[in-house]
Amino acid sequence: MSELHALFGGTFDPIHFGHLRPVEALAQQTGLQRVTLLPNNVPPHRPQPEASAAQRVAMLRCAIRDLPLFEIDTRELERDTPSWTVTTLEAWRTERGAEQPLGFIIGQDSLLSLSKWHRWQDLLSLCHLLVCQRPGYPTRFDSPDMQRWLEQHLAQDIRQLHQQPAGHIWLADTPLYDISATEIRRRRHQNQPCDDLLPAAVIDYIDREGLYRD
Ligand SMILES: Nc1ncnc2c1ncn2[C@@H]1O[C@H](COP(=O)(O)OP(=O)(O)OP(=O)(O)O)[C@@H](O)[C@H]1O
Ligand SMILES: O=C(O)c1ccc[n+]([C@@H]2O[C@H](COP(=O)([O-])O)[C@@H](O)[C@H]2O)c1
Repeated sequence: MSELHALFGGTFDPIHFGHLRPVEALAQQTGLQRVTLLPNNVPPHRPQPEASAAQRVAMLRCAIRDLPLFEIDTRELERDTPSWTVTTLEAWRTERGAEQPLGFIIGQDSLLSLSKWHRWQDLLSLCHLLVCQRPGYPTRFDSPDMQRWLEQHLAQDIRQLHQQPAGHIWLADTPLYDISATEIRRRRHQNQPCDDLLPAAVIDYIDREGLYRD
């Protein structure tokens, strides 16, 4: 069986340390060698991004310049339909086969809203869900049905992520970063610094492009 690979989808408007650092810790814990950043084009369930798709990809490139763990896949930017994760995962499986162990990385906030995702019940037949902690979000579902579903699928052992292609949920013990892209955009619009929230190379790009200014 081939090596565990993971996709990390997001709007990344812009990418920040709350994306990068927990995922680096997750990779260390689970033995993940490669993470593919998957910027979305038409994000489901949220307003359109402020930066263009090309700008969001350029910011990803700046962010990962010195981080060999990461690569970028722009397939969701090539469709102008909503970026349903289940559709992207199906396309990935068509290309790479059903056997490769595949993770889809999300933060705790995304896990809690999973029951609103398009065909969410099909996700675990296509991937494992690798969940990073995020401060400010409960660790349990409100819904007893969702909590039961979570507990039924929790991986007992990291080896399950490597030995099976899909089907498990891994709640990673990742460092907490109280950072959101919303807060970065807000600070920029108010001319406040955000040096501690995202890589310097991304800030330089944002400055050059005049992004997130009124
Ligand atoms: N600080 C964080 N800690 C852990 N996970 C995070 C953090 N920020 C974002 N994520 C996760 O990264 C993925 C992509 O997030 P996204 O690009 O929407 O960033 P965001 O900061 O939440 O953006 P926004 O504030 O615009 O909603 C989601 O699965 C989200 O849960
Ligand atoms: O497929 C869905 O219905 C769905 C609903 C919400 C979010 N997602 C995906 O989850 C990832 C994080 O989304 P976001 O909006 O927090 O940036 C990104 O890859 C989205 O395309 C997917």
